[in-house]
Amino acid sequence: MPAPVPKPRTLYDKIWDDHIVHQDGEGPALIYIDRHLVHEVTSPQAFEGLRAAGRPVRRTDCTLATVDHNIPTTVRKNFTSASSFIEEPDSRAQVVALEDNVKEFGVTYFGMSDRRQGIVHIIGPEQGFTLPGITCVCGDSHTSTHGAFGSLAFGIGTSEVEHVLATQTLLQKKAKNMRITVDGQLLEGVTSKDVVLHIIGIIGTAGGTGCVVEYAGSVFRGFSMEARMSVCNMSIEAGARAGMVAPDDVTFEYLRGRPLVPKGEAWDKAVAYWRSLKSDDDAKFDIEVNIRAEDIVPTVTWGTSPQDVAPITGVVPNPANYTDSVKRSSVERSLKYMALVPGTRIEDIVIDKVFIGSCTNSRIEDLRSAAKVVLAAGPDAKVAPNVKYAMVVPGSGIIKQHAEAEGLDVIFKRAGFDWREAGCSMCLGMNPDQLSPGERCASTSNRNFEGRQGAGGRTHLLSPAMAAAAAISGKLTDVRKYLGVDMNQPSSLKVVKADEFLTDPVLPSPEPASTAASTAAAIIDLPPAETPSGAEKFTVLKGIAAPLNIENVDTDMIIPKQFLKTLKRTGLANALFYTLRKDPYTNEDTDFVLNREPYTKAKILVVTGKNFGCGSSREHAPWSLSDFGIRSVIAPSFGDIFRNNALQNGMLPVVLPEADCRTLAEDAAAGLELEVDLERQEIRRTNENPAIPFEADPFRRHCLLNGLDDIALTLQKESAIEEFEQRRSAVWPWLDGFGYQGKKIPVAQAKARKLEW
Ligand SMILES: CC(C)[C@H](C(=O)O)[C@@H](O)C(=O)O
Ligand code: SF4
Repeated sequence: MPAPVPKPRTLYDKIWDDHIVHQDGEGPALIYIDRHLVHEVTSPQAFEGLRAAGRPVRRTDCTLATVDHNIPTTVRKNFTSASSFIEEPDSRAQVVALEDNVKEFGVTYFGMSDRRQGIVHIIGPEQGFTLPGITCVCGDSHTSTHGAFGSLAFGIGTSEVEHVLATQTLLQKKAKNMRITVDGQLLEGVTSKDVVLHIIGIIGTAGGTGCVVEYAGSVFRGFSMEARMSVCNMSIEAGARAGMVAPDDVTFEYLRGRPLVPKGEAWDKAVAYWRSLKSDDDAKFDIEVNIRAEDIVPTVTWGTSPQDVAPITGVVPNPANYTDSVKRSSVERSLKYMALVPGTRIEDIVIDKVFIGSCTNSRIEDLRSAAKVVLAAGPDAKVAPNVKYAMVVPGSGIIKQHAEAEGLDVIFKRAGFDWREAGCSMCLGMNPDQLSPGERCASTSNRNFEGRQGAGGRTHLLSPAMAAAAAISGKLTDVRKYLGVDMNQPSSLKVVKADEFLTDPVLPSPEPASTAASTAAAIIDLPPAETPSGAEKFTVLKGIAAPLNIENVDTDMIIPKQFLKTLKRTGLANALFYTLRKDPYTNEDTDFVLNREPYTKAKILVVTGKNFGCGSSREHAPWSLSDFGIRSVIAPSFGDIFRNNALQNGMLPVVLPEADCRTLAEDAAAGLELEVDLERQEIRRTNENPAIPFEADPFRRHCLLNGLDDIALTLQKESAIEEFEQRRSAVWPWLDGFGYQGKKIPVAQAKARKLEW
């Protein structure tokens, strides 16, 4: 018999296949995790879980921790300890908790006095911790950044952080393959940030839901590693689980010689393997998007979702041009929040603050490109008088040092920018760097959600070069004017209406699961119901349902940053939808649905807009819903990480077609109760109308009905994990963690150990 012809595979397929530890039938796969990055916000409850169960961190050699979100970015000259330096008590408690945890569990840590400290997604690549072909996770949605190296990198919630710390694996369902190809020649003055904003404008914030995106085409090939990282970073803003670029010589040159990359013979072996990591020529992608490089101009956002983009040459869109009512009301809502009038030229939007930083744009090339614009504006160029404050926050201590060696800090300071220490800073303002209500900011970060940079603050996303141009001119400005670009080149100055960019996503929505629950047990080896359980069971839920007519409800909206500073999973009921329930200017209760009777007692949320729970990986979102009393959310679609996090907490996200959501929302608006029955997979209505059936993933349904806990299930596969680890050490020896001295660091089993990196 002829040997079976191997199926052509995508890059994602190859990495996925190489990491399967165990899989039963069509159920989720247990995949091995090569690299785990940890920060202070999403880890305290995970370490607490380990401590309570008496479990060690399985692979301290593959785990790296730092502090970034909470820390002040003020001068650290007098720094002696985090506990004396950080003034805000909750931020201090979270940083100190991480410091205690890494000591107790023996995890390598870059603290505030270490120049290697920085934003978690900056330091992984900088140290060579991130490598091609690996699986990489972090309790942070922008873990997608690391996909720039040709790795499968994605954000997870705190329960999954605990799962990885304990088992070095995750239970995952394979995503779809999507390829975004950008071919052609970028116009002068157009950067990787413009490219990714343009992509999100086209496919929408839900365009990549359920997918891993591979970026292909001459534009990404021609990009540096830093530019590729900026693109992959924002994959999550397009709804994708992960984004990746196949590794090539650019990748290998970037990695060569970094502290944690393999050396000598191991390097050669690794590069030979890495060269095989590309999609086969005839590999099939579920979704393909093709974009012409020449169509992209410097791009900014005007609204409160990263898909609300416009070319800098454009105007603010008019809601009246939208026929779809949910879409129209979301544009109206955005414009009201952003205090913008339809038809206003984007270049006429005056700003109050500028933020250059974040895991999207705080690398050395970003700082150079911003400094170049400042220099190009003339030797005496200064931040415009109407700009109250402009700050530059390097992504890591090493980048800061590098920039200072090049004199970039002097350029910025001379022009009136503040030059800060590394951290997340005003990207989300968990530290004191925040906008005040009503302030408008030109920001190189990745999210323009309501209240993201401070309650009532207004964010316009753009590239570092565009941010520098905005700082100097005091309003959003076409950077090409400073760069001496010939504005007569084709399409440079063409006025494009933002509406042209506001197409509905061009992609088909993810297909609903086709497997009926009744047949599930036959094809999936489901765990027995008597498996140790730790989670709350979900069978039938009856109660008041609250209607919510908003699309793209992001997790910043569900629970804003100030409530992420907790060390617990509970006490978050009042934090739920805080900025919608409290007026940011007066702090009075608003008339938001959950403030009104009978919805203060809601157990179910019915959302008519798609993409509920998009954005950040904060598990605090389901925790706060659950604390409020809501254990099921019904919506046309969900952000991937939110859906996982909800399931990890015994909650049920139900996907229904938009029309059904609208019907149920009408019942909810009439104050009628609903009954969500997971066993029968239907939603019963308390009027005379028929029940509405829904699909549920068979494995997850089984776990919810029986209150099964993922970690307990995975620990039953200990021998499969051990076998995988042995094979991994033999085939990919460079994946076992090596220290700075080139020593192999032994795997921590029962006892925590101190590492000497
Ligand atoms: C704190 C963390 C959970 C969050 C994320 O997952 O993205 C943060 O980094 C953000 O950018 O909102
Ligand atoms: S998006 Fe902002 S807050 Fe989140 S990790 Fe990146 S810099 Fe930090």
